[in-house]
Amino acid sequence: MEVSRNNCKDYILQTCSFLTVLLHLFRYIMTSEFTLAPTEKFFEENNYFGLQPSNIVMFEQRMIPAVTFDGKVILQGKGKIAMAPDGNGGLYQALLDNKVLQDMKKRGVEYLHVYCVDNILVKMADPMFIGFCVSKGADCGAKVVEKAYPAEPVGVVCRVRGVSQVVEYSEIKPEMTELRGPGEEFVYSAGNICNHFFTRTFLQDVTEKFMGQLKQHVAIKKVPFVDTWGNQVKPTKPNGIKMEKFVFDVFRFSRNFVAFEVVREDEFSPLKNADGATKDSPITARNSLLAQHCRWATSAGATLLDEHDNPLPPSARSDENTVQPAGSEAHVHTISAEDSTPAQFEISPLVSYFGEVRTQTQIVTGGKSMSYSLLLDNNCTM
Ligand SMILES: CC(=O)N[C@H]1[C@@H](OP(=O)(O)OP(=O)(O)OC[C@H]2O[C@@H](n3ccc(=O)[nH]c3=O)[C@H](O)[C@@H]2O)O[C@H](CO)[C@@H](O)[C@@H]1O
Repeated sequence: MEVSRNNCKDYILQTCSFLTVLLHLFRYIMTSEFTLAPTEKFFEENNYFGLQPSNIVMFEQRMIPAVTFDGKVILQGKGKIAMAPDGNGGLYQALLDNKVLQDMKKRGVEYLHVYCVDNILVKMADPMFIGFCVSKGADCGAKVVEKAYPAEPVGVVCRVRGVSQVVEYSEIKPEMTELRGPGEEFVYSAGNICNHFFTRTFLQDVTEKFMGQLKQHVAIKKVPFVDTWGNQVKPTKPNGIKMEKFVFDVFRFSRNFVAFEVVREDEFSPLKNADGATKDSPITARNSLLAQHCRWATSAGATLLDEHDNPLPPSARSDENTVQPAGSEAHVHTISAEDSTPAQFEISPLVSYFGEVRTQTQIVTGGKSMSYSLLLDNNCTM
């Protein structure tokens, strides 16, 4: 396993043309029985976000019954068993069921960036990550961030008896998460952000040879059910078990696995909770994106102004400004709902991929002062 720290400034990238490439990439979206129709509708209503509908393939993963803690089926309604999707590792069965790998082969797709939808900062088809994996001859790769604190609910990428894999946060012993090295850094610090690289041939191998070896994991869930009087009940506490497969459980079959460390503020702000929670909520996700775009603008030379035309302090990255002992809780900054809202400044993904400045945009941002409430779109209007 090779770990590298990604530093974008070390690379020169033709991002203008990459933005055009992005528009033409093929997108495969795994949904479930619950989410296929709404996802299709959302894309249709939004004119496929300017993408070619024929370049988007949506397919369903399988559903499996949820059971009570003592193994009995749960009724979701009269004569209807409660079913749930089979985990994100259901991907491999779904690729087979829906002949997706054949479709990829027909279209000439050789490399895949697979990510989970609940991270607003995901860098789709990141050319650095894909390029790193391809240049290392990897068949399988994972992006990681430094873990923020021992109990953070992220899996850790590590080697177990020499085999690269992810040990999920629900399955690692708390004392293992606390282990520290000589510099006080966490021993198991490579946090999985559900951003994976696969070659198509590796996925072909997985579906042909290894599917039967994928582990089942127990997920404890709140499963809606119908009570003995026929009333629908939405439990407030977990009441059932679901067996799930995990997408990263195929890492162990890789012949050449690589990990690629990235900066949390640039790439990871998960959405796991509803508004009202202190972290990983819609508010924190939105703030992470706005803060990132403020950093991009200020590093391109812009000054952001508040509603009274006073310059806003630069939205610097905490890891650039604060010196904290490695491994301490404050060392890695996560945006919390209590943090002040950054300037309402957003740059359209049609303008910039990761903060690089297109010539036209530079005219707008370079040395200019801009209102704090602004969307910089692909017409570069203010
Ligand atoms: C198994 C897995 O990958 N765990 C990772 C997941 O944990 P976490 O517990 O957050 O995983 P979730 O159950 O939320 O699933 C992650 C993603 O998988 C997708 N999904 C889930 C279940 C399913 O049946 N089908 C499906 O497609 C969801 O859309 C979601 O985007 O994200 C964390 C980072 O945020 C990682 O550190 C964890 O290692």
